[in-house]
Amino acid sequence: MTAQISALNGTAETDPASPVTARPVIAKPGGPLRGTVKVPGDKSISHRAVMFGGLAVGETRILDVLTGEDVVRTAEAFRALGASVDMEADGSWRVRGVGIGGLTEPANVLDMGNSGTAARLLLGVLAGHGITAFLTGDGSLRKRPMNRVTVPLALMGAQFTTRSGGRLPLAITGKDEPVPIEYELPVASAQVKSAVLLAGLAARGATTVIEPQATRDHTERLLRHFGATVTVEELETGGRRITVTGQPELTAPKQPIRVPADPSSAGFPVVAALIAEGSEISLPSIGLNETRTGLYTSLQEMGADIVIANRRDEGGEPVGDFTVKTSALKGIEVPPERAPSMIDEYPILAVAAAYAEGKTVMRGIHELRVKESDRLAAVAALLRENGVTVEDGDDWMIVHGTGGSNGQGVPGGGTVETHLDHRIAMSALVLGHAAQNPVRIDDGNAIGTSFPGFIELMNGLGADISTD
Ligand SMILES: O=C(O)C1=C[C@@H](OP(=O)(O)O)[C@@H](O)[C@H](O)C1
Ligand SMILES: C=C(OP(=O)(O)O)C(=O)O
Repeated sequence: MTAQISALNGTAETDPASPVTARPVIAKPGGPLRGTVKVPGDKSISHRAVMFGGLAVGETRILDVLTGEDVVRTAEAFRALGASVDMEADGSWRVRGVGIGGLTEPANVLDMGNSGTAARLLLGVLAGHGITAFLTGDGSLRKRPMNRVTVPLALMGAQFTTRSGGRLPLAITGKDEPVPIEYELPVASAQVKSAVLLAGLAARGATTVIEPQATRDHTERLLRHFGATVTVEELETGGRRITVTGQPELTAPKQPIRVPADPSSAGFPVVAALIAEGSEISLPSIGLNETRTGLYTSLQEMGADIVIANRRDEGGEPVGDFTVKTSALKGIEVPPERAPSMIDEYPILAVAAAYAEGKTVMRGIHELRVKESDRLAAVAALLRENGVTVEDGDDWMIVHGTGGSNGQGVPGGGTVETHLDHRIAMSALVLGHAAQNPVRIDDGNAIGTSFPGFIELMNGLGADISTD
């Protein structure tokens, strides 16, 4: 763990006084992709497994944890707060928790790197501890809004001093016994929902979150797995009302938690195979939680040949094995209510749309503007830079498909600005694999936040991606 973290210190652009050297990467047009690949563990579930392990009594063992930098930041923060997190020789992680309310004041600033999930969920945890902590992040995270969590957590009694606009760095002083609240989310956000529920763990009584649209429910599932009482009521509006009973005894599960492969990360090789002529790839054990699978529903509506077999349950989450073959895609209209189930997948869907016949319309995607970059602007720029026609507005984007795969459709030849955003970086490289000309990205460092080994995995399937 320690070795891994010091290696990561070389890639995080956190300290403006010593910026990390950019690593340009190029994807050259390539042939068919073939083979079977193991996609890294789910980022959302990995963060939560480490955090809940850190809050539980006993030792939690976690298998197939994502070792991307985002999750390492969560692990580092929990160590600084008194839990122990160790990586074993076999790759599994062991977390020894301190019990709810048992975290202790960190001696230094907690650096959450590039990770919105790490920062926002941790603020929820800290709101339930009567200690003071200081949080910061990299150049991307310091631009992202934290007031979406500080507002409800302040209602529960936590105190904050933030930079202007509610941004990091910030100081939080929590409460040993926060006030239980009922909170209706102003935006569909699993991070905000989770922050309030995690603060609610320390409260006396019931804390309720009402979400207008269902968002990823890994917090609810995994908290139950650790012994908490969480009730979920489906609302007629399509939303949910979620209640956690405070001050449970969180207990480390007897069996190890196996983290499914990340359906968001899988999107990159899947789309690459769909658009590169003559491809056929297999991806085992991909997470199929219905709050996460909007990309695959959309791709199948576009005509994608994605077969999902052997559906089963692993560690409280549904998974299945994917087989993907090159497909002639057609443009679709993505229903806005699907957005929460594919919120991180619009960049790679836009790449698929660039190779489809006809236009793909995406609406209700304003949230893309507050991710690691302004993804709506970054995706539009990525495609235009490579000869694809895009229209965009405040919360919508229309991609005019070129209708051609295998070097027929997208001209390519551009250099894409990634803005410290892993998903923009990987989307651009996938676009380049099937384009007429190479596609460059200005910096590939961010890829390691969610998908360590992405370039090697793609090259193992037959791509030609290298440092430029
Ligand atoms: O809760 C989570 O693990 C996440 C929630 C989503 O963010 P929002 O809650 O901001 O939509 C998503 O974009 C992020 O990658 C992971
Ligand atoms: C938005 C993302 O993550 P986070 O909010 O955790 O930085 C993402 O992984 O696409």
